[in-house]
Amino acid sequence: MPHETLTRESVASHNSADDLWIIIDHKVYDLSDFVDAHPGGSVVLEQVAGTDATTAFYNLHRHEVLQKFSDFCIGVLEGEKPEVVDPQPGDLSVVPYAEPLWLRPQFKNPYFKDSHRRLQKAMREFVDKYVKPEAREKEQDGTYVSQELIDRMAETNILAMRMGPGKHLHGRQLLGGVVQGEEFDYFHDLVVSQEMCRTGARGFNDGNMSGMVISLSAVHQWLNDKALMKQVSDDVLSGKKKISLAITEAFAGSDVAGIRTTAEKTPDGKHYIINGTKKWITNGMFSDYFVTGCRTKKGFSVILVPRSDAVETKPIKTSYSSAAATTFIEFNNAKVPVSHLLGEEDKGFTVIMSNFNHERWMMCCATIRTMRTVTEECFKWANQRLVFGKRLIEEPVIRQKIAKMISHCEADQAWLESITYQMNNLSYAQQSKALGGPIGLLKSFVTRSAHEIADEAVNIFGGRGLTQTGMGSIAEQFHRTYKFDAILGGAEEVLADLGVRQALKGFPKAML
Ligand code: HEM
Repeated sequence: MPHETLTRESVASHNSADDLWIIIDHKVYDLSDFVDAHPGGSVVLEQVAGTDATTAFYNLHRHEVLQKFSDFCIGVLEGEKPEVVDPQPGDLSVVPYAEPLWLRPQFKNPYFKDSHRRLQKAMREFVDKYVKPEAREKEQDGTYVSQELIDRMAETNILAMRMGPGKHLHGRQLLGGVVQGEEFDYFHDLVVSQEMCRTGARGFNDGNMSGMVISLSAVHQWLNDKALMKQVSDDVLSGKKKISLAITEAFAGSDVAGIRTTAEKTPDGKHYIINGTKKWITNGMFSDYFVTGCRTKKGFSVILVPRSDAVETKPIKTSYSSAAATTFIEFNNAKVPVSHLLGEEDKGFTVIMSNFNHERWMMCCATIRTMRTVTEECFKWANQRLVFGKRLIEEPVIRQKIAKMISHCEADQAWLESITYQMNNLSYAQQSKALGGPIGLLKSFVTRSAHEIADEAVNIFGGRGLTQTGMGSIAEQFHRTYKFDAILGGAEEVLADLGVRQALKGFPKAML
């Protein structure tokens, strides 16, 4: 932190490679010991030694670089005050359109109440303090979410909240009591999803227990052995055990009917013997349980398979970080008691389908929020980047691009909130019947928006949009990874088709 009051004259005399001070935003930085370590080289620093380098700095660096190297700051200038906004953990962004409408102070919203706002604030602080730093690190080195972070999410009941509203939240203190488990609704769920994904680390986000989110819900609802259900739920929500959903195979992705993993009953009828492979299983590398789709005698069934010597897991390299723990699994005569069956034998489609609405809706929450972060990055960059002697935003073509990006974010968020309202007010049975189509259409539209936004973002950032570190890193990552949202949880075209096919079921018989 600044501890001296200095003058521009005194700074000017520190202008050599050995004794190098610069001014950034009315503060003085002593870079003498950093010159040789500077990733942009020593020459550029020597060129600005002793001067005000604010414009040069912000033309090339994210503000967080300055926060990271704040120890170099030795003082402030006499009679001057810093002007650049210095965001702190938990802060809302002040950049226009960087927050959804309900979080902007000048607007009203019919859906969000005080408890949603309290939860949003607490979640943002938690994510900024504990999730973001780890996420950025793991995204780079490809290692898995730490047990320390999992324990923290378990203690605060974030793990339990991520499963959405339900009995599993009753009686729990959520993030120190900002919301009661009994009042937790789908708008709280939306808040948790949209805050969790603000890490700028797409692979890590999936690595951070997303396997649990899409599989434990099926265990809660469908595992017939209630004592086993409670034990698995307690173990997972307390962070002791990990779980993932193992449906897709090399043989079958969205076409669940084509899967080849088999579950055959032993002659005494007490066990299933499971054989086959699974591909693209998120979190599989560190999972203790696999909610596994299998072919049984007359159809498709879902069975909870614990890790054992008969279950082998290998990492799959994908275009996002290995931190997601994307896995190839082989079941080689894995023996599981029949009490591990979810729902009825041969009627596993009901189990899987009932899970899909929430999973797809959650993916929409995260994609829309990430699109907004990318739009914010572009808006900030266009506003500060100088080209041909003026700011990028002064070019009408750039403003057109930003307008398009903002419009996608606002439209998609409004549609999402409207669907969330339906989820809050329809019974589970009504939701299953009526919302599959609309959520499918929403997800397929959202990932088309993501496609547009990724495309524009890279063009706005230019070479930086192709570079994994520095100013354009968020845009680069989004462009590299947005397709995960278009494929995972149901491919874009399949979901669009589902939306229309479901609508056709309600089509009037009369010719119109
Ligand atoms: C407190 C002062 C500074 C710190 C802590 C700092 C730190 C960094 C860091 C960490 C990077 C790597 C890129 C990134 O991750 O964003 C970088 C790149 C760079 N820096 Fe600095 N820097 C400082 C001041 C300056 C100044 C004043 C200039 C120019 C006059 C400059 C020119 C550059 C250049 C040209 C690059 C390469 C940018 C690119 O590849 O796009 N730096 N700096």
